Amino acid sequence: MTQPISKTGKALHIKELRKTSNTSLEIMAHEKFVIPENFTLAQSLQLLYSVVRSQYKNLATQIDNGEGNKEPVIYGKIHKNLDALLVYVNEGLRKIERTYVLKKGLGNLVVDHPELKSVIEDFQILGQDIRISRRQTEKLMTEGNSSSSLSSSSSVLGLKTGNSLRFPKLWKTGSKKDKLKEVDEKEARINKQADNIRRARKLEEEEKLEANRQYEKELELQREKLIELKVKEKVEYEVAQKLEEERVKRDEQRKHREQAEKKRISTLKHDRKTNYKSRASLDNPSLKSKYVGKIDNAVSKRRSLDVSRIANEKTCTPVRKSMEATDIGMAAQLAWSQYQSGANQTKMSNNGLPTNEPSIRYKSTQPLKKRYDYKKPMVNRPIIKSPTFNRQNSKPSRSSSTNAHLKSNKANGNKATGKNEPNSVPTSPILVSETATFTEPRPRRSKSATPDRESSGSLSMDPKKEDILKSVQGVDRSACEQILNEILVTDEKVYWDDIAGLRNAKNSLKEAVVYPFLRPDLFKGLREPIRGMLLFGPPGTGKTMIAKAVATESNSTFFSVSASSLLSKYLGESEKLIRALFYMAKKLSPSIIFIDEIDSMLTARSDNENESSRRIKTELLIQWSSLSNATAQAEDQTNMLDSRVLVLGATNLPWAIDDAARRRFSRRLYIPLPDYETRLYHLKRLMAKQKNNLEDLDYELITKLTDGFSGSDLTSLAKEAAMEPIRDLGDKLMFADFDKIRGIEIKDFQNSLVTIKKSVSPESLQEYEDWSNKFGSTGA
Ligand SMILES: Nc1ncnc2c1ncn2[C@@H]1O[C@H](COP(=O)(O)OP(=O)(O)OP(=O)(O)O)[C@@H](O)[C@H]1O
Repeated sequence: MTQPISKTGKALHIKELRKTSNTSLEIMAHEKFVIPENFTLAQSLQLLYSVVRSQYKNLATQIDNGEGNKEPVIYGKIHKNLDALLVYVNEGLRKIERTYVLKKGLGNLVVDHPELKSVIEDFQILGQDIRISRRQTEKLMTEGNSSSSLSSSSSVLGLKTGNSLRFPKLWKTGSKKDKLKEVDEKEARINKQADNIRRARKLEEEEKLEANRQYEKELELQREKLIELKVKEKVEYEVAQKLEEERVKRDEQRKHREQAEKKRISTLKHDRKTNYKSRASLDNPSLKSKYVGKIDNAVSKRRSLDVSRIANEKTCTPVRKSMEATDIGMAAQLAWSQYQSGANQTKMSNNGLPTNEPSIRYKSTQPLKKRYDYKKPMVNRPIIKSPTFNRQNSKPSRSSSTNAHLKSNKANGNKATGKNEPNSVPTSPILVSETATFTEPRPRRSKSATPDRESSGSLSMDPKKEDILKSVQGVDRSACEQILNEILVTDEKVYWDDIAGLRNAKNSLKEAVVYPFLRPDLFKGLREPIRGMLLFGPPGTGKTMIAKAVATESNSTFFSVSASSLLSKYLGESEKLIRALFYMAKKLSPSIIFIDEIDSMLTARSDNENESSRRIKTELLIQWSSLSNATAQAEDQTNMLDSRVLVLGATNLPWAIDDAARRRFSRRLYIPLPDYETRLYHLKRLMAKQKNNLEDLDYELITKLTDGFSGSDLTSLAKEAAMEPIRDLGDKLMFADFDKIRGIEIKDFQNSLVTIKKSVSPESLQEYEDWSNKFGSTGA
């Protein structure tokens, strides 16, 4: 391979060649194309093309710049240089043909080397450009000279100069001087080819541009789609997030609703309980005013509950389901009061005057709500009445009339309890008649219950009592009179709520006494009320209290007897009294015979027992049995009502009771020591009306410290603690202002715990437990 050679014969590098191309055009005419060493065919062609193209561009610029100048000499030079450029190309191509041994020549190069097609086409286009420029210079020279020397195309081409350049086939055009026409035709053909190439290239470029545009368009579309997708995704994500937030919100709302609903239900339950408690406390003047407001609310709530109960009766709503013994108790009491008011109306016959028949007179109580369809039973009961005793005062109406009315009742009730005002004492829960005349208060019940001769005397003044006594048959009349004086008359009313704990015992008594006495029509046959109930347990646990509560709550005639009141030193007297007791109980039924310390009357019979006590026991058992017989024989309702008598016994020594007596107590309820909750409740009740600085924690501490204490032990402890603030005053006590006495504190209880101890030993407790397991059931 030869190096490009400069004018001086030195080899030139490509850069230099490029430099050369910018130098004088005349130099170009003498130079020859040199193929650099190691150049490939394509590289050599590229090099030649770039050199020629650069030279041509210079010349073309000179033509453009010289236009308008019309200097024929300049155009002649340019024309000459263009010719030299053609010769240079021609020579260069021939050299390449030789160097790379292209036997078929450059014309067929594309066939063997299709990759070189583009370069070949470049040469063809460049050749055409040079030729066009040559013609242009010829034309310009003619215009400038007007000489004929340039008229022939051969002279224009400069071929006349003997410059016999031999072009390869491609460049042959214009190489024959004498065949100008042919040359022109050939040139035209070649030009046509070049035009085709140009068009093809243009087309190709346009296609490429179009393809590019399409490609970019597609790219744009894809980009847009991508953006759209991303936006969609974002929107979907946001929507999902919102949905999730809403779901969480809904969940929270649902939870809140559920909690509110639970709260509402528990409030309703609580209100209902309060309602019942309040109703019960209506009878207690001292508590009445405290609960009046609550009662009204509770009553109205209760009524709304009842409406829902009635509406859902068939589906048995939770209201109905959750009816407890308290509910039934209330219903029973209600029925009783309705029955009583009905009785009153019956007694006020057509002319509005009271009849001569023994009548039942109660203040007509407005029923809270008629919940049971109860038919008034026919009752023919002898009545005892104190003219000064006003039942309206002692037992206020349960109707929700007015608070003022309740308050006035309470005031009256309080007054009535004053010991100095015997005439206004609201005495017995038993029924009274309007015609009774005695002015003395009813004899008060005491545990000793010795007959009050004075009252007995005054009772004898009562014509109704006279009537009762006159109608007495088969029993001793004076014994009956004595028994009448044993009727429980107590101004100390005890209500179920006053008794801490002992739920079972309360419910059992309601079941055994209260409901059967108030709804005898329901308690028949197998449901026949029991005839005997025994309350047993350690002392001071509330047995007597329960009996008192029964007396207060049951509207029954209450006989409270003890061994001492029945046992007489006179022979046969005791038996008479027992017979009279049961006789009167039946006559004034429904009634309860409460025998405290019953073990002393019904100890197990033995051979060495004295005769009189044996006979007393036997009489008692016989009379007791007669109660069941009376019920069994009761053919009509009147008889059945008259047989509603319960013997309620209380004892600390259940094991001492005779077997036969034990059998007659169908229910034997163990009244145990109070548990933690009961003690806490009891303490709080005791402290409720006392000025104190005790907090919940203090109550809990005291309750823990009093494990094993009975109810009465606790009461004693509280009393002792209550004394401490008074003791602190010392001699100042006489002048101390009541309001300035300090409240009871925890230290007072701690001090009293030193002196007040539990009264029941663990060993005796065990005995009760054992006996209860054997014969009883727990009342706690
Ligand atoms: N469960 C209780 N709730 C409230 N107070 C109670 C309770 N148990 C006992 N007490 C208190 O103890 C005192 C004595 O109660 P109560 O006379 O009823 O006991 P008891 O079991 O009958 O005793 P005893 O067997 O010695 O006759 C009551 O006046 C009362 O203050």
